[in-house]
Amino acid sequence: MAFIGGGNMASAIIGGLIANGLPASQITVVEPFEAARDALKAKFGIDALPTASAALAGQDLVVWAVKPQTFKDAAAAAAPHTAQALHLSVAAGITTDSIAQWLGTGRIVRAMPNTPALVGKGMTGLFARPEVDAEGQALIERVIGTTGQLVWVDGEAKLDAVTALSGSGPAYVFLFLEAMTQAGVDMGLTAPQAYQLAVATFQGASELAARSDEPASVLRERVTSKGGTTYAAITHMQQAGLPQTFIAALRKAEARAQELAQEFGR
Ligand SMILES: NC(=O)c1ccc[n+]([C@@H]2O[C@H](COP(=O)([O-])OP(=O)(O)OC[C@H]3O[C@@H](n4cnc5c(N)ncnc54)[C@H](O)[C@@H]3O)[C@@H](O)[C@H]2O)c1
Ligand code: PRO
Repeated sequence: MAFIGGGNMASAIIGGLIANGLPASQITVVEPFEAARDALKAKFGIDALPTASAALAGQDLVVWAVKPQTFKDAAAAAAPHTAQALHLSVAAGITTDSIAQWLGTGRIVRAMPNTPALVGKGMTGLFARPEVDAEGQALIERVIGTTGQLVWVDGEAKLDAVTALSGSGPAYVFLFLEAMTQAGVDMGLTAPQAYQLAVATFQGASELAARSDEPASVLRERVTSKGGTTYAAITHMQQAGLPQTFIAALRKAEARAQELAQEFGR
């Protein structure tokens, strides 16, 4: 298989594949930037190519891990060598119609992963065009499955929702971690203590939710004694409109994903 683009997302997927037994020698990477090629060599022992070439011919799967802004140019360089392959794109916002036009094939799966893929805890949304058969979908599941969980969506537009929720989502969690840490420091804890408390709380609460049959609202109510400390905090958040603001923020991310398709998908 081949990767076009050897940055963060490509490294997360390559790391998962190698950890699951795929020899690095079976992975071809096209990466124009020397520093990124050096990093791939140091981390995985992969000698990435600076430009697309005939080395891409004969690959079963080509993973597109370039920025939306550079996809079209990268596609123009690689397309002459990759017509036979199944294609997997992780680029935010770029539609499979655009990709099909640029590559001259409709055998495309679009994915929206997230950065916890770097530690095998990723969450990826997937959409397959009708041209992708069950065997192709199974191959994609094997590849993405090495980075964490996955979910197929039945309409491509839903990937914009996945982008807004789990694709961008780690940044929302990190923002909360920053705020909780600051609050801890303001209340007299050391920064490392406050950060540890915040990270462990997210980890623990997420694990509890994942293992529970009960909805998050019930788990929340169980922490919230009437007239107690949690009640004071949650009431303040609700009165300040935090849930509505949060929901509106995700709609902004969804709208931006739609705009990206317009800006860079032509
Ligand atoms: N980082 C995230 O949280 C995240 C999550 C989901 C999806 N994505 C998507 O993944 C894609 C890659 O993001 P990333 O964070 O890995 O970015 P990145 O900048 O780390 O990696 C992109 C790589 O592509 C290389 N590149 C540039 N031009 C190229 C070309 N013509 N041919 C081949 N390679 C080229 C760059 O040198 C760079 O190393 C983006 O489209 C992004 O929307 C990112
Ligand atoms: N990072 C990319 C962005 O912010 C896509 C989801 C996460 O556009």
